[in-house]
Order: sequence, then structure tokens, then C-alpha cells
Amino acid sequence: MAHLAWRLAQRWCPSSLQVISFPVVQLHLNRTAMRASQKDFENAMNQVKLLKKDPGNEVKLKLYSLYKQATEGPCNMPKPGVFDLINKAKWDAWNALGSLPKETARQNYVDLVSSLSSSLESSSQVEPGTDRKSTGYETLMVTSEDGITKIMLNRPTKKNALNVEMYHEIMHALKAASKDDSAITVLTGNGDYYSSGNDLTNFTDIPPGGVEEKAKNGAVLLREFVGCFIDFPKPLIASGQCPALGHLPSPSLGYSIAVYASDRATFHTPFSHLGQSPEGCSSYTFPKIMSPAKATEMLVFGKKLTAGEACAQGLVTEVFPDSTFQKEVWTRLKAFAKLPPNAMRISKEIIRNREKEKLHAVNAEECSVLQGRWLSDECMNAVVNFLSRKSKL
Ligand SMILES: CCCCCCCCCC/C=C/CC(=O)SCCNC(=O)CCNC(=O)[C@H](O)C(C)(C)COP(=O)(O)OP(=O)(O)OC[C@H]1O[C@@H](n2cnc3c(N)ncnc32)[C@H](O)[C@@H]1OP(=O)(O)O
Repeated sequence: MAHLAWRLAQRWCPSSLQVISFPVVQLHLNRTAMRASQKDFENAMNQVKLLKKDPGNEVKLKLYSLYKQATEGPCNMPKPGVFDLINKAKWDAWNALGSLPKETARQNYVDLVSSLSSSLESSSQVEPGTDRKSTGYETLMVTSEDGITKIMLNRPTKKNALNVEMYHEIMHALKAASKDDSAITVLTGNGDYYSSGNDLTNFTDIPPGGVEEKAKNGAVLLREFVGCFIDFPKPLIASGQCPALGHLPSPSLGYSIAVYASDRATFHTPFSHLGQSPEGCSSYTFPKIMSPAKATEMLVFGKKLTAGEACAQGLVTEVFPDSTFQKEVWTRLKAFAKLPPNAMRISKEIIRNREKEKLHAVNAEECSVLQGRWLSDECMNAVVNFLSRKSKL
């Protein structure tokens, strides 16, 4: 629960002239400091994500409450029930700020983060330069520069497994990128995995309606998620330097207009190993892009492809040496981003539009089949085996 509260608190924030105790430091916040700008506030939100050490629940609740006060003003949400422990603690912390002005809350948030950063050391885990314009996501780093919006999956310690929050944040980031002034969008991963697919702990949080309700909600979420890729209007590029496993590769490979991979990357869709079935429209796009026989090896038998093999099969646009990958790919992307954006958009539209209806229908069918698969013994056993550390891919 502490971990969950921390993750929740990472996008939020603390209060004013007060001394907050937690195991590592005593924070003395100065209310008379200069007013923090929106940019200072955004920088502080990014800093929170880079903290190496957990500052403790008390501070996390402060961060949460100040963030909410700074962005939404005084708490006017209904009070959560007594058994909803995390949400109740958050509500109490926010409500305790009363009518504290938004600007003061913003300043206090910035002050608190600054104290935390100097006391708790920042992590150097993320790629350099990725904190330039991240926008308060918890599982992503989103930056926008030189006409390129970069959406980077940012759960490196979990190999960028997609938890429910990440599904929502990716959808949000794609929708925002479709409307921003960038010309192209790049999807990539931080750490040594592009992604390890669906976070298998997504299967553990069973709602009152039982596993059937869980599976139904999962199918709705997945359909919406893949739908966002199908409808994404701008050129989308997947850039992967390392292994891509399972879930995300399918939609991002099938719908990207370009896929760049380093010679260290691999592509693996182990649906059968997990008692599941193809998703992300891969049952339709892969046999078209590759050949039906090669797609069967990949989608039915879970054969892992090297970047070179994936390129030979047409799944990957080009493979670069690992040592020069970033430089070569970003030089190319920056050149693409200078092309007339409307022309690129329209060209993508004309390539993809006649397939759109079909893709949505395939997506719906795949999600419905998966909903049944998630209730099968085969799937449940595979998830239990992973979670009990009996298996890895
Ligand atoms: C009813 C459910 C509704 C859900 C909502 C919708 C879902 C839509 C699903 C659509 C279908 C998708 C299909 C797929 O995605 S299939 C792919 C699933 N992925 C896997 O099976 C990968 C499992 N992971 C591994 O095999 C290995 O971790 C690895 C990726 C090969 C890496 O091994 P390595 O030894 O290097 O590293 P660790 O195993 O120690 O991993 C580090 C920590 O990361 C955690 N981890 C990694 N991957 C996942 C994952 N997919 N889910 C959850 N957790 C993951 C791992 O447990 C370690 O955590 P720890 O440090 O806390 O132990």
C-alpha cells in the first residue's frame, strides 16, 4: 500500500509554512519565497519523479494535497468511505488545506520538492534531456522539441510493463500529441526493455464483480487503447533500442509508419505462452506485413525475432548499430519533423483510412476473444506462474 500511495503521490504535491517530519530530513518551508511560475511547478513535478528514495507517506500526502490545491483549488470532492484507505488519506490531506490560494500551494509544492531533491539525491536513471517538458505523467516522460513529441514509457524497473495507469496515460499522451503543434510523434521506452507487455499484476486486483467483471473491463480498456493507435492522425514512429515483448509491440508495430530498431532489439509476442491470443490487430496486420506462415510462427508459436529478422519480414523499417542508434535515429527524425506537417498528415490518412474500419472491427473481435481467454485456466496458470516467480519469458 505504501508503494501504491507513493506512485499516486508522484504526480501530486505539499503545504506551506510548516515543518514536516519524515525519516530522512526535516523540511523547513518558507512561505515568503518568491512566487513559483507554472514552469517552476512543472519542473518540480518532474523532479519528484527523479527522487531516488521514497520520502515517506506523510510527505507524499503533502505533495499530493498541494498538487491538487495548486491545480484544482480547494477540495470539493465527496469524502471517500472509511474502507477506501488510500483515497481517504488523500482526501483528508487535500481537504486540510482549506482555502489556501492556488499560487501559494504551487509555491509550497516547489519549495517542498526543492528541499526533497537536495536532501534525497536525484536519480540518473532516465535518458538525458527527457525532463525538458514532461507533463506530470506518472508512468511516462513526454517531451516536445524540434517538432517532435516523444512519448517515453518510464517504468524501467518493471521493464516498462503496462499497468492500468500507463494504458490511460498513453491514451492521454496520444490524444494530446494529436493536437499539439509537433509534426511527428515518437514512442520509445526508458531502460533495458522497450516494454515487457501487459503488467501481469493487472490480473490481481479483482473487483467486487469477480474475474468476469475484471475481464470485461480489461477488454473495454484494451479496445479503447488500441483504438487510439488506429485513429492517431500524425506520423507515429516506434524507436526501440532493446527488447520489445508482448503487448505494445503489436499496436505500435502495426500502426507506426516507421519502426526503428537497434541491432540489440528483439520482438516477441508470446500470446500462447500466456494462454492468450493476438491483440493490437496483430492477427490482421502481421500476416499482411509479413507472410501468413511467418506471422503464425510469431503469433501462435511465440517465436522471438531479432531486429534483423523483423526487418527482413517488413515489421521493422531499418536497423541501426546499437552504438550509434540514438544519434542516427534522432538525426533522421529531426529531418522528418521539418517536412510540411499537413502534407504528412494527409499522406498518412490516405494510406491508413481505407483500413480504419477493418482495423476497428478486428480490434473489437480480438478483445472479445481475449476476454474469454483471460478467464481460462491456461491464462490464469501462466499468470500465477509468473507472479509466483516460477516462470519468465
Ligand atoms: C483481466 C486483465 C485486464 C488487464 C487490462 C488490459 C490488458 C490488456 C492485455 C493485452 C494483452 C497483452 C499480451 C501481452 O502483453 S503478453 C506479454 C506479457 N509479458 C510477460 O509475460 C513478461 C513477463 N516478464 C518477464 O518474463 C521478465 O520479467 C522479463 C521481461 C523477461 C525480464 O526479465 P529480467 O530477469 O531481466 O527482469 P525481472 O524479471 O527481474 O523484471 C524486473 C521487475 O519487473 C517486473 N516485471 C517485468 N515484466 C513484467 C510484467 N509484464 N508484468 C509485471 N511485472 C513485470 C518483474 O516482476 C520484476 O519485478 P520485481 O523487481 O518487483 O521482482
